[in-house]
Amino acid sequence: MTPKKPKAGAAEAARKTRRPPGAAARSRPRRPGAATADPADARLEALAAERIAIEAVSPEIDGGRFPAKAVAGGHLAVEADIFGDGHDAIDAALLLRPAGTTAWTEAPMVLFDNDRWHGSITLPENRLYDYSIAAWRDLFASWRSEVSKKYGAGLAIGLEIEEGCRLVAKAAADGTRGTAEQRKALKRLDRELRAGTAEGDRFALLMGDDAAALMHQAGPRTNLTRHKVLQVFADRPAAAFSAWYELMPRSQSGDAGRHGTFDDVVARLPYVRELGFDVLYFPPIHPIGRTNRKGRNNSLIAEADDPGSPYAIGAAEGGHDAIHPELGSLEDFRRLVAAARDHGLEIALDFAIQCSPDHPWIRQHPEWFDWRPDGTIKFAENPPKKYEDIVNVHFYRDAIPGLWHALRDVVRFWIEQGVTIFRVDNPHTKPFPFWEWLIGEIRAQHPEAIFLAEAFTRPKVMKRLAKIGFSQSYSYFTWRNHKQELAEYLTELTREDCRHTMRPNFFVNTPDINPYYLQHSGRAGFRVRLVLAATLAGNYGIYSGFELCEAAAVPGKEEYLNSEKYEIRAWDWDRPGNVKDDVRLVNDLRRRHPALQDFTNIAFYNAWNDSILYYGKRTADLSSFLLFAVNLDPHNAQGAHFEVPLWEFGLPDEAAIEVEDLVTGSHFTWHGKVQHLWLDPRQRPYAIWRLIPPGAPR
Ligand SMILES: O=P(O)(O)O[C@H]1O[C@H](CO)[C@@H](O[C@H]2O[C@H](CO)[C@@H](O)[C@H](O)[C@H]2O)[C@H](O)[C@H]1O
Repeated sequence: MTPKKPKAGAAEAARKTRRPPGAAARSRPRRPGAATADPADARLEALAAERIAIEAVSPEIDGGRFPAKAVAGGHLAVEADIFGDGHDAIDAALLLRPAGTTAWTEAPMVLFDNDRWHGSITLPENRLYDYSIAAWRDLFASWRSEVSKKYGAGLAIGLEIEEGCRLVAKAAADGTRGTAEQRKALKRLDRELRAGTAEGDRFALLMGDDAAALMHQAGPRTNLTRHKVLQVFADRPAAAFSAWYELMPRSQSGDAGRHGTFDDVVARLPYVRELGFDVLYFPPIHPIGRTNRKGRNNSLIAEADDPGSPYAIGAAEGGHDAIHPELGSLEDFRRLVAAARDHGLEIALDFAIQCSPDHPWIRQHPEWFDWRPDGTIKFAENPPKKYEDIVNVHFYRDAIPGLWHALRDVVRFWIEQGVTIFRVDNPHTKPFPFWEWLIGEIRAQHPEAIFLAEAFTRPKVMKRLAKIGFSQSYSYFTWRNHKQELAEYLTELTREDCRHTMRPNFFVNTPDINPYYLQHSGRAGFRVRLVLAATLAGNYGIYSGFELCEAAAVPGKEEYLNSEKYEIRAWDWDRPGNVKDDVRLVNDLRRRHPALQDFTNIAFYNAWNDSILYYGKRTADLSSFLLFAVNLDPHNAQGAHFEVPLWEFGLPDEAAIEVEDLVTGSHFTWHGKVQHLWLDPRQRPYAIWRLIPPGAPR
């Protein structure tokens, strides 16, 4: 076959493009993203555009399967490794939008070290948000950096200036980014550059701050790369920072022979508030079953006047949406909720799904329960504990959707009565999909709802419950008493893989847990555990009686003797030897010092004594910086040399720093990094100091 003769003019065209005469003319380069005939070419083009890597994004929970947690009014801080090939300048932005909407708000990300970038953006509302990262090659920034180096080295930069002008011209022509105003200004700049003939004038314009700002705002984003869309749920602040007080409403009459009422609880509100708590939590307030009712001290035989365990929910009087008749009416309950609000307290209720054998649902919906071949229902247990007075529902088979809807409606019902905080009993014995669905359904209408998971179970199960939506989690704190185990546990909870999903609520005791440490520590131990709980975690709680140093136990067990779970008690709320002053102090400090309103900002410092836990909490800007030293040995005085973290303020080891003792109110100065402390449990087993940064007001 004879080769075709090149057309006239083709040789000239080939010369201009340095193409050998006769070689086929290449088709005009296509715009990226323009349709290609061959799908393989389209794939290649797409691949070729991926010049930016966005990796190791944090937070990104299980590859984006679950939303991260944050607080409305606070910030979402995101980090990622972002880099490209070669030396071009890279830029990146953090993107945010309310979930279900399309327009993104942007915040700049900045490089801080080793290709690691950081960005932060405010989460204005209590709701679910989408977030992502965009990154791109910034050709104009690259050009400026390169040309200024050449200029500095005295090299000729005529061609470079022309290249810079072309970048601006392209940006002005593109006109897809920035505001109308910025696009107009970019066109003006382009015109000025075209009009200017003097190299120096054009260079000055290109290197000016205005050009840099305009190109940043309205210039093109080359090789723009987007990370996948992730989600974050911004809770209301109480999800991350709250002090809980738990009491049994029926024990509030002051007379063990009289069942307490909601009005008795109203009378106790000033006491709870004066101690500085913000959440008042009640175990179940519903009618209690009679079948297999438990007697005092968990006995399997109840006397006629035994009130039974409040967790045995449901009787002839009603189930999960009914109120125990001796506590009062629904109207009385609403009055209590309103009165609590007037005292600055929020009521939290228990959401315990189990039913007593007398619960109306068993008759109305037998398909929601697990029947055995002999026609009986299996009793509940949380091995090794046995709960002979309750049965669990069955979540599958014919229970979908009826039971799921009924349980959701129970939560909705209590929300209608003004309650939006729920402590959920034993969530780990119910299916994960159920909780994810229920919490999602409730939050869609009530983003203010807070769910505390009472799941004392395997660590990974606890973490999964947090990931699927529980706002707070009971923790192992109750059993961590030694220096090393406390430090290790806090380190685990604040690690990257946990801090964005699980918010621990450090309860010092519960109606189910009378910790061995407290049984044997005397008053000093109560002060120790209180200070640890209130200062290590954002959320903490006490079960009433703790402030009175109540420790009487069922021998050999972590159970309270004569537990209120099975009988009505009357208490002397001014019992001598109480720790109410310590409770008031820590709750007041928590309110006044922002460093105490987070739990991820903890650092353990050196105090050379294994009985002294020494740690600090601070805000990012160091304006609130507190130090805590706690003698974990409730029986013996302990002393230690310890390090004042002067380095956190950029101070040398021999510097002086002003200190406020937050217990006594005194002010003094520490000279040098190593100091000495002495903590006698008979006087006070803890010290709390505020470091005053140099130059800051006292
Ligand atoms: O199983 P957990 O240790 O997580 O404890 C929680 O759930 C228990 C079952 O609801 C509950 O136990 C109490 O109520 C039971 C039912 O009435 C009763 O049989 C138990 O004796 C009683 O302790 C526990 O209080 C709750 O925190």
